[in-house]
Amino acid sequence: MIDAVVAIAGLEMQRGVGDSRFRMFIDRLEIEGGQPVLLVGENGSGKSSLLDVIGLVLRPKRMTQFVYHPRAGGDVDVAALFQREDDAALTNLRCSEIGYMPQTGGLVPFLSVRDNIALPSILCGRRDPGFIDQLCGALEITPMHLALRPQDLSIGQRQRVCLARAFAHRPRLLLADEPTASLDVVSAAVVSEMLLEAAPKYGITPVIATHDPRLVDKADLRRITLHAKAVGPSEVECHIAAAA
Ligand SMILES: Nc1ncnc2c1ncn2[C@@H]1O[C@H](COP(=O)(O)OP(=O)(O)OP(=O)(O)O)[C@@H](O)[C@H]1O
Repeated sequence: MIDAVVAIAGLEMQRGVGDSRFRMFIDRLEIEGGQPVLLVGENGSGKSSLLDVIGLVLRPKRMTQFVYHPRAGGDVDVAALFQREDDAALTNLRCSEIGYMPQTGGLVPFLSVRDNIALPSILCGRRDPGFIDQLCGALEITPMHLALRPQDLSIGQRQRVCLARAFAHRPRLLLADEPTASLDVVSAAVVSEMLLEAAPKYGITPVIATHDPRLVDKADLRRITLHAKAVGPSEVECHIAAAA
């Protein structure tokens, strides 16, 4: 039996308005716990959009099934939460089960790097300074970096801070959007390894949107390949048939 973290069926989402639209249709998608998943596909094929759907950032237009299975047990009917616009429950689920490393930005400019990393774990009541120290050591985020504001770091340093923040509350699912895009070769190797070891080491299942050959070329990883096609002068669609 598949130990699914999230199961989606019959979902449609849309970005853009009027004539200029991107639409994604998910027939069936299950993310199995403990197995890293790669999202691959050309620019604009919908990888970030799919992460936003799984990460409860984008509200789908319709869905027949959208269920989360939290680590503590029980099912959370996300479709029902969206239907009754239960933002508090959606926020709780996002905070406790999901770590999100966006492609750009996302750090709070008026908090120190240390407080940025700690914030999600404080919000969901899983404060663990020892674990944060361990993450910072692995990602070479130094005590000097921790005292600075995000805007005082380089883009690559910020990207490592975003990854530490996404890990710090030990979410069940870690969504990483181009996690190695701004990193030098050594840092990219460290980050890739951390993500691939997240499941066996910490019980965190990573879903990674990437073009990085270091990850894409790994034959043994589960991958979902996205294809987008134009269906009108300014309308693009992506269909995900059955990915489990
Ligand atoms: N905020 C937005 N509003 C409207 N349309 C958007 C928005 N973000 C992305 N899109 C559109 O959605 C489509 C999918 O974009 P998305 O960023 O999900 O693709 P991607 O595969 O992650 O691309 P890349 O590899 O370049 O990061 C594109 O056609 C894009 O123009």
